[in-house]
Amino acid sequence: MRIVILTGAGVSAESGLGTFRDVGGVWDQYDLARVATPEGFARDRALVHAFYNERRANMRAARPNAAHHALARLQQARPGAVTLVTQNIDDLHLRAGSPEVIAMHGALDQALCAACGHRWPAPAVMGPDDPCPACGAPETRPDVVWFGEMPYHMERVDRALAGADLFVAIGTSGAVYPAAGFVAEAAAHGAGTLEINLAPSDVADAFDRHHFGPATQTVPAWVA
Ligand SMILES: CC(C)NC(=O)[C@H](Cc1c[nH]c2ccccc12)NC(=O)[C@H](CCCC/N=C(/NCCC(=O)O)S[C@H]1O[C@H](COP(=O)(O)OP(=O)(O)OC[C@H]2O[C@@H](n3cnc4c(N)ncnc43)[C@H](O)[C@@H]2O)[C@@H](O)[C@H]1O)NC(=O)OCc1ccccc1
Repeated sequence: MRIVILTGAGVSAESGLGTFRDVGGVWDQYDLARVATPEGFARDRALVHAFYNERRANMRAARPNAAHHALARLQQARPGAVTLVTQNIDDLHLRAGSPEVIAMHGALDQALCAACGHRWPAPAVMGPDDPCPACGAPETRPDVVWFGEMPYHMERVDRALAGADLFVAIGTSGAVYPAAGFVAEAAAHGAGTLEINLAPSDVADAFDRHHFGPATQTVPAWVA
């Protein structure tokens, strides 16, 4: 049984990392266009760095929860049969022991030079004039995928979806593409589909089965 799992912010909510669209979520506090687009970065780098510096500090203070640990156990129990794709830019899946995580929207703990493409571990606090350690250009940005940018590893994800027997989405609202389209892509290749979420997502109707409830309860119960 080849399983593809897609996770979103809901899997890290009980680790204290806010989701995006829930009441009081990230997009309630920040204007998406100003902090999570290339245009917003070009207009005000200091604002964008401050936004990601705060999220990086929250990530480092957070710990993986029972949902992250259950998914790591599942991957370890079935080597090579479980592909874990996350929209999250936190490192909680890896810290829970997941052997491999496809971070399609990048990683908070990674820095990227917009001039030469060099990547290096992100310092706790990044600033608009930080020079790239490779080319020296002051073009340092967080290594995350902003709206309007191409997500990472899409070929690998498409290959995994084409070969999946089961597609499972956990803790995601289905509001952002191309991730929200994965369920239809997997179903089109004959995979079974399961949504595990606090409440029905925007694409709930596309799934065969649903388990509703907090991820720290529903995910270990599903893995067991
Ligand atoms: C707003 C939306 C309409 N816009 C888009 O989708 C856009 C444009 C677009 C493209 N195609 C389209 C088609 C139609 C319409 C629009 C588009 N997409 C893009 O720009 C993407 C790039 C999008 C990536 C942007 N970067 C993020 N994150 C990184 C940065 C950062 O984090 O700052 S997106 C960000 O929001 C997304 C949604 O968040 P979720 O994780 O789902 O979180 P949310 O808060 O929304 O929901 C939480 C859920 O958890 C549940 N929950 C809460 N607590 C719990 C709990 N305790 N337990 C269980 N569940 C829980 C809740 O009920 C809820 O359902 C995630 O992907 C997340 O990474 N790039 C692109 O398309 O490039 C070209 C292309 C084209 C074709 C093929 C390839 C490329």
